[in-house]
Amino acid sequence: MTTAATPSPAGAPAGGRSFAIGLRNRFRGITVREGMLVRGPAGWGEFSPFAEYGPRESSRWWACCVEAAFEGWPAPLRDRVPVNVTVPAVGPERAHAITAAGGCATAKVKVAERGQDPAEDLARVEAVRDALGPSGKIRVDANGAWDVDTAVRMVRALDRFGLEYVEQPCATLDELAEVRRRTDVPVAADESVRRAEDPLRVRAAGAADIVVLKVQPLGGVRAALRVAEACGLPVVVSSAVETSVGLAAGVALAAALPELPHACGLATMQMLTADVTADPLLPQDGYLPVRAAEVDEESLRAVETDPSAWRARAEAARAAVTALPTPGAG
Ligand SMILES: O=C(O)CCC(=O)C1=CC=C[C@@H](O)[C@@H]1C(=O)O
Ligand SMILES: [Mg+2]
Repeated sequence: MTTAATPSPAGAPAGGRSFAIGLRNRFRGITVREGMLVRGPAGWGEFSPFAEYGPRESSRWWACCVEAAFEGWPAPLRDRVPVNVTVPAVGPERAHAITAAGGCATAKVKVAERGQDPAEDLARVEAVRDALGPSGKIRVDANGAWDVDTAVRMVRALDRFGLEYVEQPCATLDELAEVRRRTDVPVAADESVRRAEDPLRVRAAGAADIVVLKVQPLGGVRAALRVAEACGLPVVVSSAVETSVGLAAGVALAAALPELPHACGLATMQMLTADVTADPLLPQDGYLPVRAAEVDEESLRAVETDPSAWRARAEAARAAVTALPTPGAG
């Protein structure tokens, strides 16, 4: 546990404690979620960049962890945030069960999974509509996997079940803009928004109606608020499939945004097989409470790993923090 008393990233990696937690379903190609937790004067912070991220990209994730542990978050404007249930690229029966168990009025459904065919997407979304009922909202997320023609065809086909929006149907801004012109379903940008300057490019390119913001990749709650303000498009806050400690930072962002017109993708605790707190951030009646998460020693020990590799990653990320441009600037 770190005892540093100043809001500085210096020295914090030395006290970080790492974890590895299994996922209930394969997600984004991974079956285990790993990361590190840091305790500072303001509370616990999570540092969990995905394995492929190098020090420069991870430096924002580190800044988010430092904000949580050493600075704390801006005052919330609401005491709970609406969330969607997240449905991985599973078969229709499992999709139905996940949606029904989620207890949310909005579902986000993964589509365009490699190795699956369009009929599987249609069956999954149909099952989710059945489980949600007619008043529920369905968004689909293709993670940039479609080309423009496939996206237009699939969005029209899936819209038979009623879509709130399609998230990252294609990889590039030009492609997103074309899909947006050729369909009536709103487009959200997710992978196109990884750096602070990206939302402005998304908007300038006419590539999206909505931006998905994740608090760790953007460098923390304050940095993400500046990005949201500079961009001006409606925001959906999503998780990076963190423990309750990391999710609390996303909830803090959602709670501090002036407008929150859509449900957030923060109900992802159910995707993990364990948590590091005794009181996980799970939705109640489709909402997450706005609060921090306190690590429970016994829960953490059950999933704890040797921290040396994570401390080294954090140290490399910390060293790269100074190279960051100011979010929202320019
Ligand atoms: O938005 C949600 O419902 C949950 C978060 C989520 O889907 C994601 C989190 C992390 C990595 C991504 O592949 C994925 C996404 O694409 O939005
Ligand atoms: Mg996405």
